[in-house]
Amino acid sequence: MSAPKVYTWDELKSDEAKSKSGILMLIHGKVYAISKFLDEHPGGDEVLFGEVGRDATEAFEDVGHSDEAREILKKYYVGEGPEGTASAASGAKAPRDAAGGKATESSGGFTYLLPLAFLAAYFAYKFYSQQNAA
Ligand code: HEM
Repeated sequence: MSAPKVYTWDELKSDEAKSKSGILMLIHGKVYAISKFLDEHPGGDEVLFGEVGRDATEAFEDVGHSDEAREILKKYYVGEGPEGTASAASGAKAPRDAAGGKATESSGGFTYLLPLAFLAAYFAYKFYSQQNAA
């Protein structure tokens, strides 16, 4: 098995990549030659041409493509994207999600604990005042 071709940005932005017969798409750090798929795309060929020469990962994910769409993609795989695009694509969302997740978790945890703390304090007070009364 030979190593996959690694595409450069120049190749992805070339006139060839923008042409109907040579259109290239960069998604999740991988390059797909999708000329044969242009006419079949349920979302139309215009949106596909609009993503040539840039990282189409976000556009592709924003649509919420089905597993079937991802399966179709595999058929058109021709090589790897420019260095860094695979991690950049996944890394772009990860830090934001991680920070967002943490923020809601900590503030959510705090607001959840506060009434519980009051409740515990109330029962502790009740328990001790009852003991004193007896
Ligand atoms: C070569 C990569 C792509 C493949 C294989 C693909 C495949 C598909 C498939 C199979 C569907 C039908 C619904 C589904 O199964 O999810 C679909 C719908 C759609 N796609 Fe893509 N797609 C690709 C790239 C893109 C990109 C880059 C965009 C946006 C810039 C896009 C925009 C859309 C839209 C808007 C629909 C919804 C069409 C409708 O329901 O009216 N697609 N695509």
